Amino acid sequence: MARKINKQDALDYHAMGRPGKIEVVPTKDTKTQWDLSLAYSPGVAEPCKEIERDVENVYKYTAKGNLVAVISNGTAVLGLGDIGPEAGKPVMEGKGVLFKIFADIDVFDIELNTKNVDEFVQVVKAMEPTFGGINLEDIKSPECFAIEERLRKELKIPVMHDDQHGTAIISSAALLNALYLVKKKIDKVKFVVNGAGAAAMACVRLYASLGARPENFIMFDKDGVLNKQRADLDAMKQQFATSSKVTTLAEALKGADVFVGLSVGNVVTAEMVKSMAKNPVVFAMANPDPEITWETAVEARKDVIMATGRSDYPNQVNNVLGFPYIFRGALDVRATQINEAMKLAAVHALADLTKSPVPDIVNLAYNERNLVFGPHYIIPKPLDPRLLSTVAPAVAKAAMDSGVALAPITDWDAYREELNNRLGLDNQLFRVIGSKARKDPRRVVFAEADNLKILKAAQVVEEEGIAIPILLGNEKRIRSLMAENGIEIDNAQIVDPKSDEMSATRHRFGELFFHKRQRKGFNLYEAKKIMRERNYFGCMMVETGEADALISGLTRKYPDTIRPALQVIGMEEGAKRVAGMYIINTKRGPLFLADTTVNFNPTAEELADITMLVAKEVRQFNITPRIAMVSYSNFGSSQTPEAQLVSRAREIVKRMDPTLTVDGEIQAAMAFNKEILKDNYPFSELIDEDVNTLIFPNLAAGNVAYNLLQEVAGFDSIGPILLGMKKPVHILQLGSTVRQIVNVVLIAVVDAQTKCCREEEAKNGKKK
Ligand SMILES: NC(=O)C1=CN([C@@H]2O[C@H](COP(=O)(O)OP(=O)(O)OC[C@H]3O[C@@H](n4cnc5c(N)ncnc54)[C@H](OP(=O)(O)O)[C@@H]3O)[C@@H](O)[C@H]2O)C=CC1
Ligand SMILES: CC(=O)C(=O)O
Ligand SMILES: [Mg+2]
Repeated sequence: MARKINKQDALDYHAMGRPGKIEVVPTKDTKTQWDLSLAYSPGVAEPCKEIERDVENVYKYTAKGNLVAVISNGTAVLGLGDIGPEAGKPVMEGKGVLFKIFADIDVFDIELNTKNVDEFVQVVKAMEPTFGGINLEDIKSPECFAIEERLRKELKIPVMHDDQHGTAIISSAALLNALYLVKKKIDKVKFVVNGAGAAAMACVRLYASLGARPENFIMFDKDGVLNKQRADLDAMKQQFATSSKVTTLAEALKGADVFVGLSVGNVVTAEMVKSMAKNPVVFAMANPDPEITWETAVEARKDVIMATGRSDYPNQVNNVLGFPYIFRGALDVRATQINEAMKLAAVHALADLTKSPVPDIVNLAYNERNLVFGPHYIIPKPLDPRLLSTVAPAVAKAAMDSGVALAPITDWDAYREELNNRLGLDNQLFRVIGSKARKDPRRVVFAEADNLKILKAAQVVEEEGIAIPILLGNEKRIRSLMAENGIEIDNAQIVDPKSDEMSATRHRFGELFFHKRQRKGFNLYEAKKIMRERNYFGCMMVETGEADALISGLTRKYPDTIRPALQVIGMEEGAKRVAGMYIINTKRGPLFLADTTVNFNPTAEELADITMLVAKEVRQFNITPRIAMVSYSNFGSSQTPEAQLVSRAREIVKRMDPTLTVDGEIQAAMAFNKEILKDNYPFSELIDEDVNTLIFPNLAAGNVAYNLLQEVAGFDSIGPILLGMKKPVHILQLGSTVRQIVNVVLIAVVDAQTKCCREEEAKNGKKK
C-alpha cells in the first residue's frame, strides 16, 4: 500500500533543514583565490566583454542556455484556484525540481504580484536576457491566453504555458492510445469536457488538430454548458459552443465516448459514467482531486479506460511527462519558440513510446511484473528514463524541420548519449529503490547504534521515510552521542539488550534460541546469556517479527556478525548457502556482482548455487538477469583448473535453470563487447545480451573488482547484500560511509517488503 500523504508529512518535508526545495549550486571550482579571481573580478570581465562584442556569446559563457523561468501569479494554482503568488511558490519550486531531475534543466521560480496582463508581460519581457526559456504556470484563464500570446510574439526565446500545452500534449498522446485500444476514430468520437479554462481550451484545440471535430464537443465552465445561446462567452469559448439542447453534465455524458475533466474535483458521478457509450474513456485530470475517483469510475464501468492526474493510480495524465522534455529539446537546438510541429512531435513520441517494451527499471519503480500497453498503461510512466532520450530529440528535430532552431543538431547518436548522461542513468536504480522503500517503510534494527555513522544513517532513513529505526545499545551512551552531534530521531526506539527492562525479553528470546540450537552445542544457560549480545538479540527481534530487518557489521568482522544471523534466522527454504552481492551503478545501468563477501573458494557446485541465488535476487528487482561467469579465459581457451571450474559451474546452472541467460567462462571485457564476442564466439548466449550480472570465480576476484569500481572508477554502490537468508539481515563492510549504510537500509526495507509479501502469500495459499 502506498503511504498516505498527510498534512504534517507535507509541511515537515518543506520546512525541514533549509526551507523550501531548491538551492543554487556553483558549477565551477571555487576553492582557491585563483578560482575566485576567475569566477569574479577581475577574470569575469573577459566573458562580459565577449558578450558585449557579440550577444550570442551569452550562451557560451553563462548559464542562460540551460536556465528556464517558471513564472506564475498564483491565480490558478493546481485546482486550488487564485491563492496568490506566495502561496503558489511551493508548486513553482516543485516544478523546478521536476525540470532538474527529469531533464537537468535549471530553474528560477518567479512569482509575480500582478493580475494585470500588460504589467505581467512587461516584467517577463524585461527578464528575457536571463533565461533560455519561459514556462508560464498556473495563471488563470482568460488572462493566460493573452499573456502567452504576447510573450510568444515579443520574445525570441521559447515560451510555453504548461497548463495549456503540456496538458494538451500529454492528454493527446493518452487519447490517441486509448482510442486505438477501443478502436474508435477521433473524428467520430463524442467528447464532453468539464472546464473551459487554460488546460481544457488547449486540450480541445490540440485534439481538433489531431482530427477531432469541434461540433463533437460539449464543454462546460462553472456557469454551465457552453452553447450558442450564451452571451457571456469570449471568442475562444464561442469556438466550442454547442448547438445541442443539453444543459447538464449528466445529460451530456449520456452516450458520450470521452470525458475530459480539467475543472474541479468530484463533479462526476458513477451514474454519469454508467450512461456513457461502450468502452468509455474518462480522463479526470483535476488536481489534486479528480472529477471522479479512480475507484468509482472503474467500479461503475468494467470497460472504462480511466486516467487521472495523480501518481498513485495507473494512467497518470499529468504535464510532468511533457514540460521537462519539451523544454530540453527546445533549449538544445536554441528554438525561438515552441510551435505546433514541436507539440505534435511530442504527442506522437509519447504515444509511440507507450507501445514499446517497458524497461526493467520502470517495472521495478512501479512494483509491476511487466507493464504492457493496454487499458491500464496508455501513457508512459513519469520515472521512465527513456522519456528524455525519446521526447527531447523528437521536439528538437521538429524545431529544426519547422525552421525555428538556431543551433541545429547534427550528430543524433551523440545527442542521445548526452541526454542519457544528463539524466545520470546510474542514479536511476537508487531513485527507484528509494521510492519503493518509502512506499512502505519497515522497522530496521541497527545493532551498532552507539556508532556515530550508524546514528547519522538512522536519522537519514527516519527523516526520509525509508525505515523506522530501532537502536540497539546502551541508552545513555546513544542519547549522549545524539546530543553531542545534534542528531534527532523522532520517537527513537532505543533498546538495550543488557538492561534490566529487557530481562524478560532476553529470557523469552533465550528459550526460543535454545529450542533452535539445543542439539547444536548450546545449553539453556548459554542460550539466554548470549541474548545480551546485540547481534543475537537483534536477530531474534527479526526472527520473532518484532522488527523487519537487521543491519550490523560496521564495527565487527564479517564472520562474527553472520554467525548469529545464521544461527538465529537461518537460510531461506531451498538455499544451500548464503552469498554476498554488490550492485554497482554504472552509466550502462546497474551491474550485479557476486560473490563479494562470503564464499572464499567455491567449488563448481557452490558457484552454481551462488549464481542461482544472485539470479533470484536480480529478478526481485524486476530485472532479467543476464549473467557472465567470468574468469581469465574464454570458453576453454585455458585448461587450468580455475577456468574449468567456472565452465563446469555454468553447466550445472544451466541444468538447474535452462531458461537462464548465462554463459562462461568468459573474460569480463569479452562479456561486454558484443561485436568481438559475435566475431569470435558466435555460439555464446551473450552475443545479443546486455550483461548485467557478473559471477566471479572466487571471493578475491569479486571483492577486488567491486572495490576498484567503487574507489577508482568512482561508481556508487549498494552492498553488501546478503543473499539466501530467510529474513532480511544485511552486514555492512567495515568502514562503510553513511551513504553506503543508507543504501543498505534501502535494500533491507525492500527485501523485508518482498519477504513479508511472500510469507503472506504462502500463508494464504496454505489456508486455501
Ligand atoms: N493533469 C494535469 O496535467 C493538469 C491538470 N490541471 C488541472 O485542471 C484544472 C484546471 O486548471 P486550469 O485550466 O489551469 O485552470 P483555469 O482556472 O484556467 O480553468 C478552470 C476551469 O474550470 C472551470 N470550472 C470551475 N469549476 C467548475 C465546475 N464546477 N464545473 C465546470 N467547470 C468548472 C472554470 O470555469 P470558468 O471558465 O467559468 O471560470 C474554468 O473554465 C485544475 O484542477 C488543475 O489542477 C491543469 C493542468 C495540468
Ligand atoms: C499539473 C499541473 O500543472 C496542475 O495541476 O496545475
Ligand atoms: Mg499547473
